[in-house]
Parts: sequence; structure tokens; C-alpha cells
Amino acid sequence: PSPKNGTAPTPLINYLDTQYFGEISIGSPAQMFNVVFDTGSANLWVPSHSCSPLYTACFTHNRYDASKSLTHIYNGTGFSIQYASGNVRGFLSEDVVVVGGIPVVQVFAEATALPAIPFIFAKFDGVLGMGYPDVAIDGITPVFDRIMSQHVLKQNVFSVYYSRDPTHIPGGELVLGGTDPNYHTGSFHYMNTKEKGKWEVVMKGVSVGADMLFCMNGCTAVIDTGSSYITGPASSISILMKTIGAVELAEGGYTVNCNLVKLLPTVAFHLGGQEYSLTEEDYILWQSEFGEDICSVTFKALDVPPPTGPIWILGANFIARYYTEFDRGNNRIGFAQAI
Ligand SMILES: COCCCC[C@@](O)(c1ccccc1-c1ccccc1)[C@@H]1CCCN(C(=O)[C@H]2C[C@@H](N)[C@@H](O)C2)C1
Repeated sequence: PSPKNGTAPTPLINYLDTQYFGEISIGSPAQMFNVVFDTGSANLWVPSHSCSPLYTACFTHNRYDASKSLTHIYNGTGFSIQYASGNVRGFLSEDVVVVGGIPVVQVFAEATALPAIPFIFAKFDGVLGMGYPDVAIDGITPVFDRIMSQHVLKQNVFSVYYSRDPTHIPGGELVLGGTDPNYHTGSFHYMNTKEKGKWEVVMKGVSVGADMLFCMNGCTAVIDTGSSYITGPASSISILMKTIGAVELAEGGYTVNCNLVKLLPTVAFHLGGQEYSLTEEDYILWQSEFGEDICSVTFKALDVPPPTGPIWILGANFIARYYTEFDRGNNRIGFAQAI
């Protein structure tokens, strides 16, 4: 069924402002899966029915059963994908995948080795990479490329809305083929991707309050729908934390005194001639644990070695503030104020 007016929306679930995911189906009859739509990777995988019982994370999630699908095509090639948290291993299969009501015949991976950390904490089953074909493992054509080649979309773009309030229903929305005016206001500002083939742009600086403190000579910003937070080079993050008076916790996170949160400065990212500022509301995760309030700072240190790094990764808490359009037709990214 061709999508209505050339766009195909998928509602997303927001789990605690840290995990955003939506439903797809694989196989005939349809087997349903919740996946993270991840611009930082370009492969689709879901847990496999042939995942060994040793992997607890497989058994707490939906698993694809090839023997139950009339449209399954055997492949069997080995697969392994590396994330910052470790790797996921399995084998390739092919079947009908439906995203936003659009069916494609897709090569994807059945995960048979799913590390308990972090996947026992995942509220979703798998990952659907929305990155460019250049970053796809085993040269597999990504889902969005398969959809574009069907010429059912009004524009070769997709847009992401992430809600900032976990009680807001829906928790977010992915639109294939366009944007959703219900979730953004004002005009879009565009910037070209730094190099064709990655959802990353040149960033001209990062300011804290009125002072530009980081990335003064330019650096790379990765716009990553599959990251929960914002990451920056460890040296910059430690200066940023000192500047806002945050203290480091044992396991590497930072917290601030909840009474001082309203005094915290804005942090602004200079992208494409615009300043995209986040206030403390956008970068403090206010949690009440055992009756006391913990205000953790959602900036994390991550050092990526050159030539790729140094990079800043702008994840969910940035996208929740700035509605993002990923434009494959023009190799550019657009931001507008999210509603
Ligand atoms: C907005 O929704 C975010 C989903 C949560 C992502 C994540 O927080 C997560 C939490 C719990 C369980 C599993 C995973 C998770 C792990 C791997 C892939 C996808 C999700 C990831 C934790 C590790 C670091 N990180 C990435 O490297 C991510 C970076 C991204 N580009 C991916 O490729 C891997 C984010």
C-alpha cells in the first residue's frame, strides 16, 4: 500500500527519555518487533529464534522465527556489528520487512549472540540502522535505501520527533518521506553533511553561557538518533562539568545539586550559522530515588580517536529540543524548534 501523500509515519515509544523505539514487522504472517531507528548505524537486526538459551537478553525479547515465515529466504552468512557497548553476532536472513506500512524485501541479521549488558536493559528488541549504505556491514543495502528505490516517498528524507516528557503519547514519531508540522514550529535551518555517507556536520563551536569554550577551531558533530545523550571529548566534558559545578559519581556519571539546577547556564552548539542552545531542562535528568532527588547531567565523555574524532555526538536530548530532518536527497540535515 503506497503511503498516504507520500509520507509514512511510525509512532515511537519514549522509555524514560533514554530509549526511543517503534514497531516494525518481519515475515508473513507478520512477526512484530520494537526497534531503535538509529542514524548512527545502517544495519537491521533482531533477536533470533535460534539464539542459544545462554543469552538471557534473547529470551526477554521478541525473536524472529524463520520457520514460521512463508516469505523467508535463507542466507546464512555470518554477521557481527560493533557498538560502543560491545558487539552483536548472528547470521543473515532475508524476508519482507514493513516500516510505516511500506513493505520491502530486506537482508537483515538474526542475532544469536546478544550480550546481557546492555541488552537486558533494552525495552526494544533490535536496531534498524538509518545510516548511509557506506556504513552498512557486509555491504547490505539499508532499509531506507530499499524504500527510496520504490519511489513511493514524496521526498527522499526522514524526520524524527522525540518527546521530552515520558508521559506524552506518542513518545515520538518517525516520518518517512517528509516532516510532521504537528511537532515543529518555525522554519528549518539546513546544513550539509560533512562528508557524503554519514549523518554528521561541521560544528563551529560549543558555548557555555556567553563563553565559547570548546571546538573553537571546528570539530565534527554526529546527529545520532540511536544515542540517548550528548557526548563530547573527555577533556571538554570535564571542563564543562567543572564550569557547571557538577561532581563525578563512581560509575562515571555526573550530578549537580538539584537546588542549583535553575542557575545552570545554557549550552549552545554552533551549527550551520545557528546557535542551538540547551537549557538545564534539556540536559539535566531529574530522578527521584528512594525519596531523594538525583539531578544527573546528560553529557557523557567519549573520546573517538582521529581521523574520525574528536567528535561530539548529539543524541536524543538534543533531538527532543530540535526536530530533525535527515535529507538523503540533498545530503543535508535540517533542524527546527520541536513542539
Ligand atoms: C534513543 O534511543 C537510544 C537507544 C538506547 C541506546 C543505548 O543507550 C542502549 C541502552 C540500553 C540497551 C541497549 C542500548 C543499545 C546498544 C547498542 C545498540 C543500540 C542500543 C546504547 C548504550 C551503549 C552506547 N550506545 C551506543 O553505542 C549506540 C549509539 C547508536 N548510534 C547505536 O549505534 C548504538 C547507546
